[in-house]
Amino acid sequence: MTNPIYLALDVPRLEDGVALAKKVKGHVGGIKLGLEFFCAHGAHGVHLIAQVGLPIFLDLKFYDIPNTVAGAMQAIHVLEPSIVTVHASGGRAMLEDAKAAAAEHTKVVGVTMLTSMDQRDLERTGVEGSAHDHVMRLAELSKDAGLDGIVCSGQEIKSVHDQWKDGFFVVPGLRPAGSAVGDQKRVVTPRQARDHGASVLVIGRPISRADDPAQAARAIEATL
Ligand SMILES: O=c1ccn([C@@H]2O[C@H](COP(=O)(O)O)[C@@H](O)[C@H]2O)c(=O)[nH]1
Repeated sequence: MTNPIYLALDVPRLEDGVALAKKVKGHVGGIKLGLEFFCAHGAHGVHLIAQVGLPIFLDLKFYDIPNTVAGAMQAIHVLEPSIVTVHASGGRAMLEDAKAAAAEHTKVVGVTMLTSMDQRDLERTGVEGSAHDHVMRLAELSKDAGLDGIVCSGQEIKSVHDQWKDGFFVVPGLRPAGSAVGDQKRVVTPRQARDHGASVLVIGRPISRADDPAQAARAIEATL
């Protein structure tokens, strides 16, 4: 079995990011670089992390008009990401154009509802109905638009997987039993997410803030 864990490398200093990626190499399946990393270190930083030799997941959560998103997607071909995120709520045309503009080997996944949000947060954005139904709607839209899969929490993954058998599902908001939840609200354990159909398990602080990140990654993998 390939290691499904992608380490979220949310660290401000590039040297620390490279050191951390080297430490966990061999204990995770890939590295996820998000907004914090990309805004601070750009394409140069991505190239440096890629040199460590793990697949790169660019979690840039594109959300704009179709033409702009397609241009951004083309601009990152050179970074050769294995996975890229777009916001599923950007609409069908945006999702279709994002997928059409992506490199052939890059999986494009739609972010449905951030794992840091709960039902009340969703209501405050003006969306009626349950978080579950909202995620299911955006999963269907992503599938119809030709995306490879979605990002959702472990609380919805089973229903999504039941409806989209060959989809590619990225699950963040994961916490090993007993670890600090922080700003995440819809949380499950890595094992629960895996059992319910997650393809990729995104894990950040429980590994990056551990005294021994490689050991923390190994311990999580052992639970899967
Ligand atoms: O809904 C989402 C989408 C993306 N993320 C990202 O995943 C990691 C999670 O980090 P932890 O430290 O394990 O909480 C982080 O980079 C987020 O930007 C998410 O959490 N939820």
